[in-house]
Amino acid sequence: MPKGQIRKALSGFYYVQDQDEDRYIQCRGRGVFRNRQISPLVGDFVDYEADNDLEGTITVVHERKNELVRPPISNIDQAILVFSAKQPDFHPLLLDRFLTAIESHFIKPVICLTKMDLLTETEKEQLQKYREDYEKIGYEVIPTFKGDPALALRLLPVLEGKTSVLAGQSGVGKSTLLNTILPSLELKTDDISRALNRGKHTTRHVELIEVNKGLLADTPGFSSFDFETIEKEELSDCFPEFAERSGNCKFRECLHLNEPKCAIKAAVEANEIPDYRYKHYLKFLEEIMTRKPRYSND
Ligand SMILES: Nc1nc2c(ncn2[C@@H]2O[C@H](COP(=O)(O)OP(=O)(O)OP(=O)(O)O)[C@@H](O)[C@H]2O)c(=O)[nH]1
Ligand SMILES: [Zn+2]
Repeated sequence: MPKGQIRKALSGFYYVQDQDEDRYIQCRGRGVFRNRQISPLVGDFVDYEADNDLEGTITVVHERKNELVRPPISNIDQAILVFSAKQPDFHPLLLDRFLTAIESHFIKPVICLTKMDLLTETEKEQLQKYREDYEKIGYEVIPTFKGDPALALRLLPVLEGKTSVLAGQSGVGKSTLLNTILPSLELKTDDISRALNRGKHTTRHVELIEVNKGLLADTPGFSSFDFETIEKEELSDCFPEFAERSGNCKFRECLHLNEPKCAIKAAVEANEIPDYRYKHYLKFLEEIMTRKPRYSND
């Protein structure tokens, strides 16, 4: 049975890139998927039956590593999280929200700080402090600006061989960032217009486009979200510097609130964990603990 990956979904068809051969097949999902409520997603690794060189039917959807609702895509390795230094101002609380949501899907975040050209020297120093904090946690931080000649050099190796999605608020410079590295991306012209336009006037669809031996989703994700799928016990796993220390808390189920001998609170007091990261953790924990219960049909 030939194998491949769904790269595009449009009007009930799935476009499968064969794993071994250079062929791109338009497939229908098998009727049985509808009955079992399995909906194939862009990013899925599948088995398919080819009717001919152009058309076929998906027969098996292989287990997903992860999946996103927005954009509807599976098996994502990393999210390039775009935040502007200014206009809109850098917003650590929002950054931590994005990071938490991304981490909860087992996706690796990479932080891009755009519009660095708009900062005064003093503001640059303030932002540098944040940059150091996030780098200390283990995140890669890439500061950049419109037309930055060094961006491609930094970003292309990050994209190489990975499946990535761009994320970030409106107006932070996601299109500009792609534009800056476009010549190096060697995208096909229609891919370019799609990646930059995001089909505001055309039918919305999601597509994975080939970039530097990797794949990039042409629709940005995570633009708004909540913590609907995170349980309170899981939250500290979304903060890597908490996760690596929580084994030292006295209680295994420690939520790092008021429990005695909490390794996280000790690290905050010793300035090993920035105060604001702990505050944001507490804020998210509160949101999770006070959210309305979800009702499901099963
Ligand atoms: N000064 C400066 N302006 C920038 C930079 N990057 C983007 N801009 C400007 O910021 C505005 C928004 O940039 P976009 O690239 O459209 O932002 P986006 O994230 O794609 O926005 P959406 O399409 O709404 O999601 C535009 O006017 C850009 O020219 C930068 O590095 N420096
Ligand atoms: Zn604790």
